[in-house]
Amino acid sequence: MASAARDIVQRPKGPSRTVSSSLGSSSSPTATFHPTLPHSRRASPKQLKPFATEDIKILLLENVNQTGRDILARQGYQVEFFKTSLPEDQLIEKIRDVHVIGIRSKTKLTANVLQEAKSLIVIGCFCIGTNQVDLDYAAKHGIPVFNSPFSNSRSVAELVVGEIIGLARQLYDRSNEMHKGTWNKVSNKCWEIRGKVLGIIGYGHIGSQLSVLAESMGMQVIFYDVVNLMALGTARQVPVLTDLLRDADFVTCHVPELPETENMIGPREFEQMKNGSYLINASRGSVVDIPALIDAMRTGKLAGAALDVFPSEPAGNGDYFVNNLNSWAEGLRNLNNIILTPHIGGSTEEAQSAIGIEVAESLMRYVNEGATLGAVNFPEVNLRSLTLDEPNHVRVIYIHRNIPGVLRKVNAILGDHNVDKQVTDSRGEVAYLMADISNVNQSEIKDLFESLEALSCKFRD
Ligand SMILES: NC(=O)c1ccc[n+]([C@@H]2O[C@H](COP(=O)([O-])OP(=O)(O)OC[C@H]3O[C@@H](n4cnc5c(N)ncnc54)[C@H](O)[C@@H]3O)[C@@H](O)[C@H]2O)c1
Ligand SMILES: O=C(O)[C@H](O)COP(=O)(O)O
Repeated sequence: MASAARDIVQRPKGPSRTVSSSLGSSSSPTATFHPTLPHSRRASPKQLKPFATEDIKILLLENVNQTGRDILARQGYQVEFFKTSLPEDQLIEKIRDVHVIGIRSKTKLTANVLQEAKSLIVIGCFCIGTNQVDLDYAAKHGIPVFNSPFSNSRSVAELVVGEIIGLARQLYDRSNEMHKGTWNKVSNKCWEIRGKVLGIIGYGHIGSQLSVLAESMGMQVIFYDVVNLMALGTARQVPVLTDLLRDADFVTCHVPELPETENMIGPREFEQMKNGSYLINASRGSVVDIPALIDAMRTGKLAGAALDVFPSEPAGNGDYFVNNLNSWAEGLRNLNNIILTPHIGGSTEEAQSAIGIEVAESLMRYVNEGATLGAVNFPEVNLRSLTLDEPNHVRVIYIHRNIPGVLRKVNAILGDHNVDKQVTDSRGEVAYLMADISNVNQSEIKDLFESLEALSCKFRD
Protein backbone atom coordinates (compact mmCIF):
# COMPACT_ATOMS: atom_id res chain seq x y z
CA MET A 1 0.00 0.00 0.00
CA ALA A 2 1.18 3.47 -0.72
CA SER A 3 1.74 5.80 2.17
CA ALA A 4 -1.61 5.32 3.68
CA ALA A 5 -2.63 8.08 5.91
CA ARG A 6 -6.22 8.39 6.75
CA ASP A 7 -6.60 12.09 7.11
CA ILE A 8 -10.30 12.43 7.13
CA VAL A 9 -12.57 15.38 7.06
CA GLN A 10 -16.23 14.84 7.55
CA ARG A 11 -18.31 17.46 5.90
CA PRO A 12 -21.86 18.15 4.93
CA LYS A 13 -22.99 18.36 1.32
CA GLY A 14 -23.97 21.97 1.49
CA PRO A 15 -24.23 24.60 4.10
CA SER A 16 -26.89 22.33 5.38
CA ARG A 17 -27.57 21.47 8.94
CA THR A 18 -25.90 18.18 9.15
CA VAL A 19 -23.00 16.40 10.58
CA SER A 20 -21.14 14.74 7.81
CA SER A 21 -19.31 11.54 7.37
CA SER A 22 -17.12 9.93 4.90
CA LEU A 23 -15.72 7.16 2.86
CA GLY A 24 -12.04 6.96 2.30
CA SER A 25 -9.61 5.18 0.12
CA SER A 26 -6.78 3.82 2.17
CA SER A 27 -4.79 3.25 -0.98
CA SER A 28 -4.44 6.93 -1.56
CA PRO A 29 -2.42 9.13 0.73
CA THR A 30 -5.55 10.65 2.11
CA ALA A 31 -9.09 9.58 2.51
CA THR A 32 -11.91 11.76 1.40
CA PHE A 33 -15.56 11.63 2.17
CA HIS A 34 -18.53 12.08 -0.10
CA PRO A 35 -21.24 13.45 2.02
CA THR A 36 -24.79 14.17 1.05
CA LEU A 37 -27.81 15.38 2.85
CA PRO A 38 -29.30 13.23 5.56
CA HIS A 39 -31.45 10.46 4.35
CA SER A 40 -34.75 11.69 5.65
CA ARG A 41 -36.59 8.42 5.18
CA ARG A 42 -34.27 6.64 7.49
CA ALA A 43 -33.03 9.32 9.82
CA SER A 44 -34.51 9.40 13.26
CA PRO A 45 -36.37 12.67 13.83
CA LYS A 46 -33.76 14.21 16.10
CA GLN A 47 -30.52 12.68 14.97
CA LEU A 48 -28.91 13.60 11.73
CA LYS A 49 -27.74 11.19 9.11
CA PRO A 50 -24.46 12.32 7.68
CA PHE A 51 -24.42 11.26 4.06
CA ALA A 52 -26.07 9.01 1.56
CA THR A 53 -25.98 5.89 3.64
CA GLU A 54 -26.88 3.82 0.61
CA ASP A 55 -23.39 4.53 -0.74
CA ILE A 56 -21.86 2.52 2.07
CA LYS A 57 -21.02 -1.04 1.06
CA ILE A 58 -20.86 -3.66 3.77
CA LEU A 59 -19.67 -7.24 3.42
CA LEU A 60 -20.84 -9.61 6.15
CA LEU A 61 -19.29 -13.09 6.29
CA GLU A 62 -19.68 -16.16 8.49
CA ASN A 63 -23.40 -15.98 9.09
CA VAL A 64 -23.42 -12.80 11.15
CA ASN A 65 -26.65 -12.81 13.13
CA GLN A 66 -29.88 -11.35 11.75
CA THR A 67 -29.93 -8.74 14.53
CA GLY A 68 -26.75 -7.19 13.17
CA ARG A 69 -27.84 -7.48 9.55
CA ASP A 70 -31.11 -5.72 10.38
CA ILE A 71 -29.41 -2.82 12.14
CA LEU A 72 -27.09 -2.20 9.21
CA ALA A 73 -29.79 -2.67 6.58
CA ARG A 74 -32.06 -0.21 8.45
CA GLN A 75 -29.37 2.42 8.05
CA GLY A 76 -29.75 2.06 4.31
CA TYR A 77 -26.27 0.65 3.79
CA GLN A 78 -25.76 -1.89 0.99
CA VAL A 79 -25.27 -5.16 2.83
CA GLU A 80 -23.90 -8.26 1.14
CA PHE A 81 -24.14 -11.37 3.28
CA PHE A 82 -22.44 -14.77 3.14
CA LYS A 83 -23.05 -17.73 5.44
CA THR A 84 -19.43 -18.87 5.37
CA SER A 85 -16.00 -17.36 5.28
CA LEU A 86 -14.40 -16.91 1.83
CA PRO A 87 -11.17 -18.35 0.42
CA GLU A 88 -8.45 -15.71 0.35
CA ASP A 89 -8.63 -15.02 -3.40
CA GLN A 90 -12.39 -14.45 -3.25
CA LEU A 91 -12.03 -12.41 -0.08
CA ILE A 92 -9.50 -10.14 -1.77
CA GLU A 93 -11.85 -9.64 -4.73
CA LYS A 94 -14.72 -8.71 -2.44
CA ILE A 95 -12.85 -6.59 0.06
CA ARG A 96 -11.49 -4.27 -2.63
CA ASP A 97 -14.85 -2.65 -3.02
CA VAL A 98 -16.30 -2.43 0.47
CA HIS A 99 -16.19 0.21 3.18
CA VAL A 100 -17.05 -2.08 6.06
CA ILE A 101 -16.42 -5.77 6.65
CA GLY A 102 -18.02 -7.92 9.34
CA ILE A 103 -16.43 -11.28 10.15
CA ARG A 104 -16.25 -13.91 12.89
CA SER A 105 -13.33 -16.09 13.96
CA LYS A 106 -12.59 -17.82 10.64
CA THR A 107 -11.83 -14.96 8.26
CA LYS A 108 -8.18 -14.01 8.33
CA LEU A 109 -7.72 -10.32 7.64
CA THR A 110 -3.98 -10.40 7.16
CA ALA A 111 -1.85 -7.52 5.87
CA ASN A 112 -1.89 -9.32 2.54
CA VAL A 113 -5.69 -9.10 2.41
CA LEU A 114 -6.00 -5.66 3.97
CA GLN A 115 -3.59 -4.06 1.54
CA GLU A 116 -6.16 -4.77 -1.16
CA ALA A 117 -8.95 -3.16 0.84
CA LYS A 118 -8.78 0.17 -0.93
CA SER A 119 -12.01 1.59 0.47
CA LEU A 120 -12.18 -0.10 3.85
CA ILE A 121 -12.80 2.24 6.80
CA VAL A 122 -13.76 -0.13 9.61
CA ILE A 123 -13.77 -3.83 10.60
CA GLY A 124 -16.31 -5.54 12.85
CA CYS A 125 -15.45 -8.86 14.49
CA PHE A 126 -18.80 -10.34 15.44
CA CYS A 127 -17.12 -12.42 18.16
CA ILE A 128 -14.70 -12.02 21.07
CA GLY A 129 -11.38 -12.96 19.49
CA THR A 130 -9.61 -10.46 17.23
CA ASN A 131 -6.48 -12.56 16.62
CA GLN A 132 -7.70 -13.23 13.06
CA VAL A 133 -7.11 -9.57 12.14
CA ASP A 134 -3.74 -7.87 11.73
CA LEU A 135 -4.71 -5.20 14.25
CA ASP A 136 -1.50 -3.26 13.96
CA TYR A 137 -1.64 -3.07 10.19
CA ALA A 138 -5.28 -2.01 10.33
CA ALA A 139 -4.57 0.72 12.90
CA LYS A 140 -1.67 2.11 10.91
CA HIS A 141 -3.94 2.36 7.91
CA GLY A 142 -6.64 4.21 9.79
CA ILE A 143 -8.99 1.26 10.17
CA PRO A 144 -10.47 0.72 13.63
CA VAL A 145 -11.53 -2.79 14.64
CA PHE A 146 -14.52 -3.48 16.89
CA ASN A 147 -15.56 -6.71 18.61
CA SER A 148 -17.99 -7.90 21.25
CA PRO A 149 -15.83 -8.49 24.31
CA PHE A 150 -18.18 -10.53 26.48
CA SER A 151 -21.52 -11.28 24.79
CA ASN A 152 -20.73 -14.98 24.45
CA SER A 153 -18.76 -15.51 27.69
CA ARG A 154 -21.70 -17.10 29.49
CA SER A 155 -22.35 -19.47 26.57
CA VAL A 156 -18.74 -20.69 26.62
CA ALA A 157 -18.76 -21.07 30.41
CA GLU A 158 -21.97 -23.14 30.25
CA LEU A 159 -20.53 -25.37 27.52
CA VAL A 160 -17.51 -26.07 29.70
CA VAL A 161 -19.72 -26.91 32.68
CA GLY A 162 -21.50 -29.45 30.49
CA GLU A 163 -18.19 -30.87 29.34
CA ILE A 164 -16.83 -31.24 32.87
CA ILE A 165 -19.79 -33.43 33.82
CA GLY A 166 -19.80 -35.16 30.43
CA LEU A 167 -16.14 -36.14 30.79
CA ALA A 168 -16.40 -37.16 34.45
CA ARG A 169 -19.26 -39.55 33.58
CA GLN A 170 -17.94 -40.66 30.16
CA LEU A 171 -21.31 -39.48 28.93
CA TYR A 172 -20.53 -39.25 25.25
CA ASP A 173 -18.96 -42.70 25.06
CA ARG A 174 -22.04 -44.23 26.72
CA SER A 175 -24.32 -42.31 24.41
CA ASN A 176 -22.33 -43.29 21.30
CA GLU A 177 -22.47 -46.93 22.40
CA MET A 178 -26.23 -46.76 22.82
CA HIS A 179 -26.53 -45.19 19.36
CA LYS A 180 -24.75 -48.27 18.06
CA GLY A 181 -27.09 -50.53 20.08
CA THR A 182 -24.75 -51.39 22.98
CA TRP A 183 -25.91 -51.33 26.61
CA ASN A 184 -22.71 -50.79 28.64
CA LYS A 185 -23.55 -49.92 32.24
CA VAL A 186 -20.28 -49.03 34.09
CA SER A 187 -19.21 -47.02 37.12
CA ASN A 188 -15.48 -47.68 36.85
CA LYS A 189 -13.63 -44.32 36.60
CA CYS A 190 -16.88 -42.36 36.50
CA TRP A 191 -16.94 -39.57 39.05
CA GLU A 192 -19.00 -36.87 40.67
CA ILE A 193 -17.56 -33.42 40.13
CA ARG A 194 -18.41 -32.33 43.68
CA GLY A 195 -15.20 -31.65 45.61
CA LYS A 196 -12.98 -31.93 42.53
CA VAL A 197 -10.48 -29.22 41.68
CA LEU A 198 -11.04 -27.11 38.57
CA GLY A 199 -7.92 -25.33 37.29
CA ILE A 200 -8.74 -22.35 35.08
CA ILE A 201 -5.96 -20.95 32.89
CA GLY A 202 -6.92 -17.36 32.02
CA TYR A 203 -9.31 -15.76 34.52
CA GLY A 204 -10.92 -13.20 32.22
CA HIS A 205 -14.54 -12.87 31.17
CA ILE A 206 -15.03 -16.59 30.52
CA GLY A 207 -12.69 -18.00 33.17
CA SER A 208 -14.20 -15.93 35.98
CA GLN A 209 -17.79 -16.70 34.89
CA LEU A 210 -16.93 -20.39 34.84
CA SER A 211 -15.36 -20.06 38.29
CA VAL A 212 -18.70 -18.97 39.78
CA LEU A 213 -20.67 -21.72 38.04
CA ALA A 214 -18.17 -24.42 39.05
CA GLU A 215 -18.19 -23.39 42.70
CA SER A 216 -21.96 -23.46 42.75
CA MET A 217 -21.70 -27.15 41.76
CA GLY A 218 -19.34 -27.85 44.67
CA MET A 219 -16.01 -27.71 42.83
CA GLN A 220 -12.89 -26.08 44.26
CA VAL A 221 -11.47 -23.52 41.87
CA ILE A 222 -7.87 -22.50 41.36
CA PHE A 223 -6.71 -20.31 38.53
CA TYR A 224 -3.58 -19.09 36.83
CA ASP A 225 -3.37 -15.75 35.03
CA VAL A 226 -0.50 -13.48 34.01
CA VAL A 227 -2.32 -10.63 35.77
CA ASN A 228 -3.07 -10.51 39.50
CA LEU A 229 -6.85 -10.68 39.70
CA MET A 230 -9.52 -10.65 42.35
CA ALA A 231 -10.65 -14.21 42.95
CA LEU A 232 -14.41 -14.70 42.95
CA GLY A 233 -16.05 -16.72 45.72
CA THR A 234 -13.47 -18.97 47.34
CA ALA A 235 -11.39 -19.42 44.18
CA ARG A 236 -7.64 -19.04 44.62
CA GLN A 237 -5.04 -17.68 42.22
CA VAL A 238 -1.87 -19.75 41.98
CA PRO A 239 1.45 -18.07 41.21
CA VAL A 240 2.69 -20.43 38.52
CA LEU A 241 1.11 -22.72 35.95
CA THR A 242 2.84 -25.81 37.33
CA ASP A 243 0.96 -25.39 40.65
CA LEU A 244 -2.32 -25.47 38.78
CA LEU A 245 -1.35 -28.45 36.65
CA ARG A 246 -0.19 -30.36 39.72
CA ASP A 247 -3.39 -29.81 41.73
CA ALA A 248 -6.26 -29.70 39.23
CA ASP A 249 -8.52 -32.63 38.35
CA PHE A 250 -9.86 -30.64 35.40
CA VAL A 251 -7.72 -28.10 33.53
CA THR A 252 -9.53 -25.66 31.26
CA CYS A 253 -7.92 -23.05 28.97
CA HIS A 254 -9.40 -19.56 28.51
CA VAL A 255 -6.47 -17.50 27.25
CA PRO A 256 -6.28 -15.48 24.02
CA GLU A 257 -4.23 -16.55 21.04
CA LEU A 258 -0.86 -14.88 21.56
CA PRO A 259 2.75 -15.87 20.83
CA GLU A 260 3.07 -16.65 24.58
CA THR A 261 0.04 -18.94 24.60
CA GLU A 262 1.03 -20.98 21.55
CA ASN A 263 1.33 -24.63 22.63
CA MET A 264 1.19 -23.50 26.24
CA ILE A 265 -0.12 -26.99 27.02
CA GLY A 266 2.43 -29.39 25.50
CA PRO A 267 4.32 -32.58 26.47
CA ARG A 268 5.91 -31.02 29.56
CA GLU A 269 2.60 -29.65 30.85
CA PHE A 270 0.79 -32.95 30.28
CA GLU A 271 3.56 -34.64 32.24
CA GLN A 272 2.97 -32.20 35.12
CA MET A 273 -0.77 -32.87 35.24
CA LYS A 274 -2.35 -35.32 37.68
CA ASN A 275 -2.72 -38.89 36.50
CA GLY A 276 -6.27 -39.42 35.29
CA SER A 277 -7.06 -35.71 34.98
CA TYR A 278 -8.98 -34.00 32.16
CA LEU A 279 -8.15 -31.18 29.73
CA ILE A 280 -10.64 -28.79 28.16
CA ASN A 281 -9.80 -26.22 25.49
CA ALA A 282 -12.44 -23.79 24.26
CA SER A 283 -10.04 -20.89 23.69
CA ARG A 284 -7.96 -21.17 20.50
CA GLY A 285 -6.59 -24.22 18.70
CA SER A 286 -3.02 -22.94 18.94
CA VAL A 287 -3.02 -23.17 22.75
CA VAL A 288 -2.82 -26.98 23.00
CA ASP A 289 -0.25 -29.19 21.28
CA ILE A 290 -2.59 -31.76 19.72
CA PRO A 291 -0.08 -34.58 19.06
CA ALA A 292 1.04 -34.27 22.70
CA LEU A 293 -2.59 -34.42 23.81
CA ILE A 294 -3.14 -37.56 21.74
CA ASP A 295 -0.09 -39.15 23.39
CA ALA A 296 -1.32 -38.17 26.87
CA MET A 297 -4.72 -39.72 26.12
CA ARG A 298 -3.22 -42.90 24.68
CA THR A 299 -0.96 -43.47 27.69
CA GLY A 300 -3.84 -42.90 30.10
CA LYS A 301 -2.19 -39.85 31.64
CA LEU A 302 -5.38 -38.02 30.74
CA ALA A 303 -8.76 -39.63 31.43
CA GLY A 304 -10.53 -37.40 28.94
CA ALA A 305 -10.50 -34.19 26.99
CA ALA A 306 -12.85 -31.74 25.30
CA LEU A 307 -11.78 -29.65 22.34
CA ASP A 308 -13.94 -26.95 20.80
CA VAL A 309 -11.12 -25.34 18.82
CA PHE A 310 -8.44 -26.72 16.52
CA PRO A 311 -5.15 -25.58 14.98
CA SER A 312 -6.88 -25.34 11.61
CA GLU A 313 -10.60 -25.02 11.09
CA PRO A 314 -12.66 -25.04 7.90
CA ALA A 315 -14.44 -22.01 6.44
CA GLY A 316 -17.84 -23.71 6.54
CA ASN A 317 -19.68 -26.88 7.54
CA GLY A 318 -18.90 -30.23 5.89
CA ASP A 319 -16.86 -33.43 6.14
CA TYR A 320 -13.80 -31.60 7.37
CA PHE A 321 -12.70 -34.17 9.94
CA VAL A 322 -13.06 -37.09 7.53
CA ASN A 323 -10.91 -35.68 4.77
CA ASN A 324 -8.64 -33.70 7.06
CA LEU A 325 -5.05 -33.70 5.86
CA ASN A 326 -3.76 -33.21 9.39
CA SER A 327 -2.93 -36.58 10.91
CA TRP A 328 -4.14 -35.35 14.28
CA ALA A 329 -7.76 -35.31 13.10
CA GLU A 330 -7.88 -39.07 12.75
CA GLY A 331 -5.86 -39.49 15.94
CA LEU A 332 -8.47 -37.49 17.85
CA ARG A 333 -11.43 -39.29 16.31
CA ASN A 334 -10.09 -42.65 17.44
CA LEU A 335 -9.79 -41.76 21.13
CA ASN A 336 -12.28 -42.60 23.86
CA ASN A 337 -13.80 -40.03 26.19
CA ILE A 338 -12.89 -37.06 24.08
CA ILE A 339 -15.54 -34.50 23.21
CA LEU A 340 -14.94 -32.83 19.84
CA THR A 341 -17.13 -29.87 18.93
CA PRO A 342 -16.92 -27.56 15.88
CA HIS A 343 -16.07 -24.27 17.63
CA ILE A 344 -19.55 -23.82 19.09
CA GLY A 345 -18.56 -22.23 22.41
CA GLY A 346 -20.25 -18.96 21.53
CA SER A 347 -22.88 -20.44 19.24
CA THR A 348 -26.11 -19.85 21.12
CA GLU A 349 -29.09 -17.79 20.05
CA GLU A 350 -28.57 -15.47 23.03
CA ALA A 351 -24.90 -14.84 22.34
CA GLN A 352 -25.19 -14.40 18.58
CA SER A 353 -28.15 -12.07 18.88
CA ALA A 354 -26.37 -9.89 21.47
CA ILE A 355 -23.14 -9.86 19.44
CA GLY A 356 -25.04 -8.89 16.29
CA ILE A 357 -26.50 -5.86 18.00
CA GLU A 358 -23.33 -4.76 19.80
CA VAL A 359 -20.98 -4.93 16.83
CA ALA A 360 -23.44 -3.58 14.26
CA GLU A 361 -24.09 -0.58 16.52
CA SER A 362 -20.36 0.06 16.90
CA LEU A 363 -19.94 -0.04 13.12
CA MET A 364 -22.90 2.27 12.62
CA ARG A 365 -21.62 4.77 15.19
CA TYR A 366 -18.22 4.82 13.56
CA VAL A 367 -19.50 5.18 10.00
CA ASN A 368 -22.08 7.81 10.90
CA GLU A 369 -20.33 9.74 13.65
CA GLY A 370 -16.69 8.70 13.81
CA ALA A 371 -17.03 7.30 17.37
CA THR A 372 -14.34 4.76 18.24
CA LEU A 373 -15.40 3.81 21.78
CA GLY A 374 -14.65 0.11 22.26
CA ALA A 375 -12.22 -0.16 19.33
CA VAL A 376 -9.54 -2.73 20.12
CA ASN A 377 -6.69 -1.19 18.11
CA PHE A 378 -7.45 2.50 18.02
CA PRO A 379 -7.59 5.60 20.21
CA GLU A 380 -11.06 5.78 21.73
CA VAL A 381 -12.69 9.07 20.81
CA ASN A 382 -16.26 10.23 20.93
CA LEU A 383 -18.37 13.38 20.89
CA ARG A 384 -22.12 13.38 21.34
CA SER A 385 -24.24 13.15 18.21
CA LEU A 386 -25.10 16.40 16.49
CA THR A 387 -28.80 17.06 16.11
CA LEU A 388 -31.10 19.04 13.85
CA ASP A 389 -31.02 21.84 16.42
CA GLU A 390 -27.45 22.54 15.40
CA PRO A 391 -27.45 23.87 11.85
CA ASN A 392 -24.38 24.42 9.73
CA HIS A 393 -22.22 22.18 11.81
CA VAL A 394 -19.53 19.93 10.54
CA ARG A 395 -17.66 17.18 12.29
CA VAL A 396 -14.01 16.87 11.37
CA ILE A 397 -12.21 13.65 12.07
CA TYR A 398 -8.52 13.55 11.46
CA ILE A 399 -6.64 10.28 11.84
CA HIS A 400 -2.92 10.75 11.65
CA ARG A 401 0.46 9.59 12.69
CA ASN A 402 1.28 10.33 16.30
CA ILE A 403 4.27 12.62 15.81
CA PRO A 404 5.10 15.90 17.50
CA GLY A 405 3.67 19.07 16.01
CA VAL A 406 0.63 17.66 14.20
CA LEU A 407 -1.94 19.12 16.55
CA ARG A 408 -0.34 22.54 16.31
CA LYS A 409 -0.69 22.43 12.53
CA VAL A 410 -4.23 21.09 12.65
CA ASN A 411 -5.30 23.67 15.18
CA ALA A 412 -3.77 26.43 13.08
CA ILE A 413 -6.23 25.37 10.38
CA LEU A 414 -9.20 24.80 12.66
CA GLY A 415 -8.44 28.03 14.48
CA ASP A 416 -9.99 30.00 11.62
CA HIS A 417 -13.32 28.41 12.45
CA ASN A 418 -15.73 28.26 15.32
CA VAL A 419 -14.67 25.06 17.06
CA ASP A 420 -17.41 24.09 19.51
CA LYS A 421 -15.82 20.94 20.81
CA GLN A 422 -12.63 19.08 20.19
CA VAL A 423 -11.15 15.86 21.51
CA THR A 424 -7.97 14.01 20.68
CA ASP A 425 -6.38 10.80 21.78
CA SER A 426 -3.56 8.57 20.63
CA ARG A 427 -2.62 4.93 20.88
CA GLY A 428 0.84 3.92 19.81
CA GLU A 429 1.52 5.43 16.43
CA VAL A 430 -2.08 6.36 15.71
CA ALA A 431 -3.66 9.63 16.78
CA TYR A 432 -7.27 10.66 16.34
CA LEU A 433 -8.73 14.13 16.46
CA MET A 434 -12.45 14.86 16.38
CA ALA A 435 -13.81 18.40 16.29
CA ASP A 436 -17.28 19.86 15.88
CA ILE A 437 -17.33 23.20 14.10
CA SER A 438 -20.33 25.47 13.79
CA ASN A 439 -21.35 28.16 11.30
CA VAL A 440 -19.50 26.79 8.34
CA ASN A 441 -20.50 27.00 4.72
CA GLN A 442 -19.70 24.75 1.81
CA SER A 443 -16.71 26.67 0.47
CA GLU A 444 -15.13 26.86 3.94
CA ILE A 445 -15.51 23.14 4.29
CA LYS A 446 -13.74 22.56 1.02
CA ASP A 447 -10.84 24.79 2.09
CA LEU A 448 -10.73 23.16 5.48
CA PHE A 449 -10.62 19.75 3.93
CA GLU A 450 -7.90 20.64 1.45
CA SER A 451 -5.76 22.30 4.12
CA LEU A 452 -5.94 19.26 6.35
CA GLU A 453 -5.29 16.96 3.45
CA ALA A 454 -2.13 18.88 2.61
CA LEU A 455 -0.60 18.24 6.03
CA SER A 456 2.17 15.68 5.92
CA CYS A 457 1.69 13.47 8.92
CA LYS A 458 0.75 10.31 7.19
CA PHE A 459 1.63 6.74 7.85
CA ARG A 460 4.24 5.07 5.76
CA ASP A 461 4.60 1.40 5.04
N1 LIG B 1 -14.82 -21.45 21.75
C1 LIG B 1 -15.42 -20.31 21.49
O1 LIG B 1 -16.41 -20.25 20.77
C2 LIG B 1 -14.91 -19.05 22.13
C3 LIG B 1 -15.82 -18.04 22.46
C4 LIG B 1 -15.33 -16.88 23.04
C5 LIG B 1 -13.98 -16.74 23.26
N2 LIG B 1 -13.11 -17.71 22.91
C6 LIG B 1 -11.68 -17.58 23.16
O2 LIG B 1 -11.49 -17.53 24.56
C7 LIG B 1 -10.50 -16.57 24.84
C8 LIG B 1 -10.71 -16.02 26.23
O3 LIG B 1 -11.90 -15.26 26.25
P1 LIG B 1 -12.21 -14.20 27.40
O4 LIG B 1 -13.39 -13.44 26.96
O5 LIG B 1 -12.25 -14.86 28.74
O6 LIG B 1 -10.92 -13.29 27.28
P2 LIG B 1 -10.39 -12.24 28.35
O7 LIG B 1 -9.50 -11.33 27.60
O8 LIG B 1 -11.51 -11.67 29.12
O9 LIG B 1 -9.52 -13.15 29.34
C9 LIG B 1 -8.32 -13.75 28.98
C10 LIG B 1 -7.46 -13.88 30.22
O10 LIG B 1 -6.29 -14.60 29.87
C11 LIG B 1 -5.22 -14.01 30.57
N3 LIG B 1 -3.97 -14.35 29.91
C12 LIG B 1 -3.42 -13.81 28.80
N4 LIG B 1 -2.25 -14.41 28.52
C13 LIG B 1 -2.06 -15.36 29.46
C14 LIG B 1 -1.06 -16.31 29.69
N5 LIG B 1 0.02 -16.41 28.90
N6 LIG B 1 -1.17 -17.11 30.77
C15 LIG B 1 -2.25 -17.02 31.58
N7 LIG B 1 -3.25 -16.13 31.41
C16 LIG B 1 -3.15 -15.32 30.35
C17 LIG B 1 -5.52 -12.54 30.55
O11 LIG B 1 -4.81 -11.83 31.54
C18 LIG B 1 -7.02 -12.55 30.79
O12 LIG B 1 -7.34 -12.47 32.16
C19 LIG B 1 -10.67 -15.52 23.74
O13 LIG B 1 -9.46 -14.84 23.49
C20 LIG B 1 -11.09 -16.33 22.55
O14 LIG B 1 -9.94 -16.67 21.81
C21 LIG B 1 -13.56 -18.87 22.34
O1 LIG C 1 -13.86 -15.39 19.47
C1 LIG C 1 -14.99 -15.83 19.69
O2 LIG C 1 -15.93 -15.13 20.10
C2 LIG C 1 -15.25 -17.29 19.53
O3 LIG C 1 -14.11 -17.97 19.12
C3 LIG C 1 -16.43 -17.59 18.68
O4 LIG C 1 -16.14 -17.40 17.34
P1 LIG C 1 -17.27 -17.57 16.22
O5 LIG C 1 -18.13 -16.34 16.28
O6 LIG C 1 -16.54 -17.69 14.94
O7 LIG C 1 -18.07 -18.78 16.58
